[in-house]
Amino acid sequence: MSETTQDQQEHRSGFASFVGRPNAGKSTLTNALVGSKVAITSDKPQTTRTVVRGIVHRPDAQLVLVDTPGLHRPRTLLGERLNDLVTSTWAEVDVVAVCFPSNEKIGPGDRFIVGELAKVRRTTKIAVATKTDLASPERIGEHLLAIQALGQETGTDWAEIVPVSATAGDQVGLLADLLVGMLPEGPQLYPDGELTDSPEEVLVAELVREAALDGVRDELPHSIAVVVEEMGLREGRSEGKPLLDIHANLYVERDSQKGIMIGRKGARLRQVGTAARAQIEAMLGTPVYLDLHVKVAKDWQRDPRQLRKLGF
Ligand SMILES: Nc1nc2c(ncn2[C@@H]2O[C@H](COP(=O)(O)OP(=O)(O)OP(=O)(O)O)[C@@H](O)[C@H]2O)c(=O)[nH]1
Repeated sequence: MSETTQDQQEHRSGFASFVGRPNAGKSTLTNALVGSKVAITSDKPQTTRTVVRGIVHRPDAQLVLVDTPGLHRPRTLLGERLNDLVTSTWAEVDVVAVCFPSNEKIGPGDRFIVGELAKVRRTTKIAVATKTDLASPERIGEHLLAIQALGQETGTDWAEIVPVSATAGDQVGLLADLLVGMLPEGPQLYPDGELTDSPEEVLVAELVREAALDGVRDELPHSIAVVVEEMGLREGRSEGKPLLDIHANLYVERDSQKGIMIGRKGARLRQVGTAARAQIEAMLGTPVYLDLHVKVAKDWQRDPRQLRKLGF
């Protein structure tokens, strides 16, 4: 990468998501990219469906890794909703990297994921052949060809196909460079040194935003952002009857939008709250008290400071 005196302008920032079937090596790769100092794990291990983030800080870029929950063939309504959550995450990130373990053949699970991903048109897609230390060069060669063929079969245009070993540290730096190159120019999104934020809060905010999006039109959808201000189990409840208190702000850009969001005598906001609460309860498995407020953050989409505050 060339030296530049205009650091500010050359700085890139954005989001990437690793996907792949269970055991494909996504978490290990996230850890390898973020650096050995942090183990990126959910702070509540029983909630395996959470979005986990790691943040790669570099002088030239900030790369936020969003680890989406697994995509499965939906068998239940909750399964479908989770899948919707996965695909909506894919549509919002800059890059999706599909991980294919080099020591295993590509199977129906991989085909399903790539087929679904192909429907998300805008997002850049790359393929990562993981765990190359476990496969012979011949096998890796075959694997790369199979990945390419899968791309053609599903109409997926791989921007790159990269072999890596996260445990051996092989090609991890190259992968970081490639991912950074796919991000748009933009300011630092998180303070230096911040490596993760709480996955549950991100997920909860996303569910509230989805509920708020339901039925809104025109430019309003892009103007909605949600921040969970506080989240915690209510004190003094008996063990079998937990209640999770969640205080969230729903930001819009203009006063007129605030009116639409709240609705007549607060009817719309109540609907949003009820729908979001049901989703959050299904997701986290705990009864929830959701306290939702609508606030105006003038033109937040154009204001980097606001963007950061709103978690972008
Ligand atoms: N030898 C080797 N093992 C690896 C590598 N990357 C991951 N593994 C191992 O593969 C297993 C699965 O890795 P994870 O990173 O947990 O995979 P994952 O895709 O996050 O798995 P899920 O959370 O189940 O979706 C673990 O035992 C890792 O230690 C690698 O580059 N080389």
